[in-house]
This record gives sequence, C-alpha cells and structure tokens, in this order.
Amino acid sequence: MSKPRSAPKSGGKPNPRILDDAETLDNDIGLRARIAALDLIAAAQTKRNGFDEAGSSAEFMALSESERAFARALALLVLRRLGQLDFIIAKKTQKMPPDAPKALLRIGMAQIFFMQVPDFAAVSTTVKLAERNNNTRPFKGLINAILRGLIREGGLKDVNPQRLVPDWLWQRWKATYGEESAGGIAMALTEEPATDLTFRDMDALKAHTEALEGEAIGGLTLRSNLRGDVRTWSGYDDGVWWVQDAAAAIPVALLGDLTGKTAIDICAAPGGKTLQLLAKGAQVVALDRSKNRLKRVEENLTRLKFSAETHCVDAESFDDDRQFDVVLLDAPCSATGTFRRQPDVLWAAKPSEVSKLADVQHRMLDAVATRVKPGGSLVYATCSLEREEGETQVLAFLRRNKDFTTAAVDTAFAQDQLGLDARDVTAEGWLRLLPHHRKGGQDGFFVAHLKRL
Ligand SMILES: C[S@@+](CC[C@H](N)C(=O)[O-])C[C@H]1O[C@@H](n2cnc3c(N)ncnc32)[C@H](O)[C@@H]1O
Repeated sequence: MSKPRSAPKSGGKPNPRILDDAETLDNDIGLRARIAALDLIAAAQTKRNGFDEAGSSAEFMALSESERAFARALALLVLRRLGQLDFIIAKKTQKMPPDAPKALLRIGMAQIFFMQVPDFAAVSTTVKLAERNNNTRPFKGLINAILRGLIREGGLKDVNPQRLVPDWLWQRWKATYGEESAGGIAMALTEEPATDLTFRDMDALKAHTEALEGEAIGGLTLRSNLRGDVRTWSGYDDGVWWVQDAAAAIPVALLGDLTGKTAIDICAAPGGKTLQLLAKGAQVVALDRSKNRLKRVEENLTRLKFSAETHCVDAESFDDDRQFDVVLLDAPCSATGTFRRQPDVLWAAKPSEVSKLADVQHRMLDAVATRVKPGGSLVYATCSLEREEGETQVLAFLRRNKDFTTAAVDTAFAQDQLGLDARDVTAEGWLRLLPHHRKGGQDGFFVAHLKRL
C-alpha cells in the first residue's frame, strides 16, 4: 500500500486540554498532533460517533489545520489497521502491554509503515510521548526497541484479513458470505477510499470529469482522485454534484424518471438520496428526526438550488395521511458496510446493536408501508452487511404484507447502467453490494425495490 501524504509541520494555537500536563509542548507541534490522534482513537473505541465528536470538539478545533489533518490521517490509519497492529504488538511482547503504551506503539507503527513520516521522527516522537506520562514512562525502552526492530525488519508481511476486523464480525461475515468473501470484505478496510460524487445529470458529469480527475463508474457517479476540501473543487459552487459513495447512490438510481411523481425520503439526512430523487424530477418530502442532520439536508438543498418539504420528526409518529409514488426507507442500521470510509464504526459496533436495530427497521417498514400508493414503490436500503438488517428483514416484511412484491433488479441493467458486479444481484432480485465487488471498493449495502400491488 502506498504511503498517504502526511500533514506538513505548522504552527497554531496550543490545545488547552492536550497541554494540561507537566511539560509544555509549545515548540513541539508534532507531539500535539500525535496526542490529538491518540484522543481520536480512544474516542472512536469508546463509543459510536466518538471519533466525530472528538474531531469536532473545541480542543481539537483549537489545533492548526495541518495538525488536525495529520491527527485525523494518523488516527484513521491506526483504526484501519488496529487488529493487524495489535497482532504485531502481541508477537513482539511476552505480555500485551497496558492500554497507554499499546496506544503509543500503534501510532508509532502506523507512521513507520503507512505514512510519509521519516522513521527517526516516528520513533523519537513516540518515545518522547512515552517519557511524558507516569503510566507510559516505564515502557519507553520497550517501545523504542520494538519500533527500531520493526524498522530493521523492513516492513510488514502479508496481512491476514481475519486480523483486520473484530472477531464477532469476522465470524458473521464468514458464516454469511464464506471465508474468501469475508477476506475480501475485510481487506477493503486497508484501502483509503477515493471520493465519489453523484451528479445531477450526465452533461454535468462529463463537463467536470477532467477537472475533478474523475472516472465515471456507473449511473451518475464520478470517482474523483482529488483529495482535500471538496468545497474548493470544480462544480461545488455551481451545485452540480454532492458527495455520496457509489453504493449509496444505487437505491435511487434503480428508479426511472420521476417527473410528476411524489416521493418521501423517510430518513433523509444528510440528503444524498433526497437530492437524487429531486434530480429525477420528483416532488419530495424529506424527514429526519435529527435537527442538526436535517440542517445539512437544507444546506445541500440550497447549494443545489433544489427545494423540498422538510420535517424534523420521528418517522414513526409523522402525522400525515398522504400517500406517495415512491417511499424510500434508508433505515438506521449498524452501518457495518461503511467501515472503509469510517473505520471507527468497526470498533464501536456491538453485536447486540444488530438485533436492536433490526427491531427498529421492522417497525419502521410496517409504519411506512401504508404511505405507498397502490402501484407505487417502496425502496428499502441499509448500509449494513448483516442479513438481519437486509435479506431477513425484507423476507419477513413480504410475508407480513401480501400486497407487496419484489420489483426484481435486472442483472444486465445493474451491470451496464449502474456499474455493478453481477454477483451483487441476489436470486430474489435484491442487491447485496459487497465492498470488494467494485474496483477501488464501495460501501456495503442492501437494497430491495418493492412494489405495492
Ligand atoms: C442512514 S442515515 C440516512 C442517510 C440518507 N438517506 C442519505 O442518503 O444521505 C439514517 C438517518 O435516519 C435518521 N433517523 C433515525 N431514526 C429515525 C426516525 N425514527 N425517524 C426519522 N429519522 C430517523 C438519522 O437521524 C439519520 O440521519
């Protein structure tokens, strides 16, 4: 794997929380960024959304832009390789070190193996950090020796995919998809994903392909090789595209022209699928129960110069008796398919969440089914790789609701128009998109297009 660019050194205000221990770091901004990375990793492991919360905290935002970029890049690399790094640490020590020195070893190794940080800087900053705290100081020599030893050994051996992901997920994926596919899914974690953009129409996609260093990969998705702040990219201000993983665009891409049709997006934020429905000509109602997240839908609508009726409401208690030609339920889920973009999800997800969320999805499906006009479409999607949140859910729904049937996805259409792999179309005509079934990867998704009779 090629080493991603690391952030250049720069100044910036010291972070008050990070600097609250004995030694001042005013002259050592490299340490501040590394401490921030340690905080992000710890937050990601503590709870779901921990990474995002820590990454938007006042303490983190007080760092300079390049420190934040370095900290994020380092933390994400560690989370991508956590299982592999821990395996190496276990091999190099007689007894697994406690959490604090283990965390230091992980960031040291990630810099050596996967970043453009000179080896001596990776070792010396890690050792300096070890020196600063009582609970890591005794391990300074061990950390130094392990990192130097790994540099002498000259890189990583082949990775065993099983070690990349938590064991409970590995066992689930192996049982569901077989060992080879489970390996492919796990290996997708090691690739830093490119940015996928969904365009409002094909003319705009073609016009911006070159400036965005993009590749059209099916439907209205362009995969851009650019990095950095998307707000500076060609077409952002003109509102001709929005960021959306190739797989996330598929549920709406399955639908034809929606001119003159009505649609309701039940769980809309941040709005990628709402925008797609609008671009297809539908008149759209967008719901989300999170005020903050609904704000992002509204910002996107403004930038794209679209308008939709938005409601901040729990979908199960939305008091409205209209029926729609299209009901889209992109349901809350364990999000285990999104781990390559959000490697923190892997380490925060818990097996118990899968069954809890499956109950929520069951209730939501029943609640929204009545909103589908006779002859209309119900599109159910989750960015989960777990069958309980996909196939099992839809099978049970169809058993309970005899007035719904599957609008089977045509394999030739999926391949030719959407750039999907034929293996992603199930025997029932649903889609089970696996991360490694697209060159360069995609989010794992389940999609079923159902019709009300
Ligand atoms: C998977 S995300 C949706 C992504 C979105 N469809 C898109 O393509 O940009 C799930 C969303 O469901 C919302 N949500 C969860 N439970 C909900 C409920 N009971 N009613 C309404 N929205 C809900 C969450 O706030 C979250 O924004």
